[in-house]
Amino acid sequence: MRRITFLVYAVLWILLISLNLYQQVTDTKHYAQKIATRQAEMFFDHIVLIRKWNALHGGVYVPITETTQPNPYLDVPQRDVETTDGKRLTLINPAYMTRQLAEMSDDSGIAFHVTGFNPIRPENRPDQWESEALLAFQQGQKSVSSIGTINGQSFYRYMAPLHVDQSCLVCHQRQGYREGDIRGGISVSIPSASIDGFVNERLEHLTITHAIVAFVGLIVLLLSYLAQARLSQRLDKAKSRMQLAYLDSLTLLPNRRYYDAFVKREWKRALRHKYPISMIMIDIDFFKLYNDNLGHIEGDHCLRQVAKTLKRFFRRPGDLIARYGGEEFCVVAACDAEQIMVLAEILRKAVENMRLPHPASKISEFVTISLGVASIVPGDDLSFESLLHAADQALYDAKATGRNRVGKRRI
Ligand SMILES: Nc1nc2c(ncn2[C@@H]2O[C@H](COP(=O)(O)OP(=O)(O)OP(=O)(O)O)[C@@H](O)[C@H]2O)c(=O)[nH]1
Repeated sequence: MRRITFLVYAVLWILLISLNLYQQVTDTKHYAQKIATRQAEMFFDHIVLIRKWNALHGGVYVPITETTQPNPYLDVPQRDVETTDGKRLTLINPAYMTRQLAEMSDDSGIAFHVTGFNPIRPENRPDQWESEALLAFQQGQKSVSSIGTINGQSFYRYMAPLHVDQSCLVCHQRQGYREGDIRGGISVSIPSASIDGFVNERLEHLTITHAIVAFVGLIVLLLSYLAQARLSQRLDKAKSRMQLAYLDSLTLLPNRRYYDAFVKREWKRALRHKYPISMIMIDIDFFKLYNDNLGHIEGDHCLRQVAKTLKRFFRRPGDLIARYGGEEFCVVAACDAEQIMVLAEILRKAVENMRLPHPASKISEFVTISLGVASIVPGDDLSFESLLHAADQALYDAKATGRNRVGKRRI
């Protein structure tokens, strides 16, 4: 893994963890709101249930006390009665009962408020949020919930409508209501602080676990980066040792040692499958004169250029070009006599076409090569040396007959 790859992975990892944390935080806040809404819903249902019970009995009589005075807004006969033993009682209708419950529930932190568009009691007038909720009910919405502020304090707010039933009409018929109408609603407000404590605890927990996971992931990534860096360092060393052992340092062609091992292997394979194996010996013409004329450094450069040109023609795994020694190159190829002749001619032309000046050459202005070609189908009575010897002889022929040509010998 390269350093830049490691950095990209590290950044991706941090991004992934951050994304997950963000998702979890959002989910937690969303669920907190859902739980608060559910709690408010249950609270609302309880109040409605108690109101129904009250309405079912046409209200209930309770003793008149300092805190429970007769309801001035309840205009019904026998609102106040006296028992036979002189105790004074007053009728508590659902609205009055709800108001008393609302005053009592303040202590628990959860507040609720009975309200409507046109309340008999001024205290029941809706606030801004409740007015909007009432409008929403009129447009068919079943309930409204959100986070809101009351006197600067944050609350989870919930509100659902109250529908007019028979018992409501006792007091509200004179306001023009009919059974089934939306008369108003009850809003329930739960202080955010009562739930935020749990939420913050969970968020803290999430942040810590994500930080630990991110840290551990980074350490694992770093360790694997270091391990891989050490491994590739070792591989590089092994590779350069291999290269030193099998590559010629001047031309970067396989060297004589590699050539020997390759030839043994290919000879055996050709023997097994009975296919031909061919060889070309290549020698630069008048190279001594080249060196003498242009200097040894230029001679080295010429060797590298010729090697580079020849190398281009050897891509197949069964073929090899190696530096045989000095200014000699050797080709081994899995092909027959005809094919190798064609290849040898291509190589000769390729070097000639380099048009590398050779001022001391006696046959051309440019560097040229002579080539000796031989081909054989291996048999048990034949050896590789016989192929090598024939190629050598063919090279000798090429030199003797004028250079810059391909010589050929039969075995
Ligand atoms: N610059 C350089 N010269 C080398 C290297 N290896 C061998 N030589 C030279 O190659 C020359 C080979 O010369 P000869 O074998 O006499 O043959 P030639 O001059 O090429 O003549 P012909 O082969 O007959 O065309 C020698 O002068 C070697 O010193 C090398 O690695 N670098």
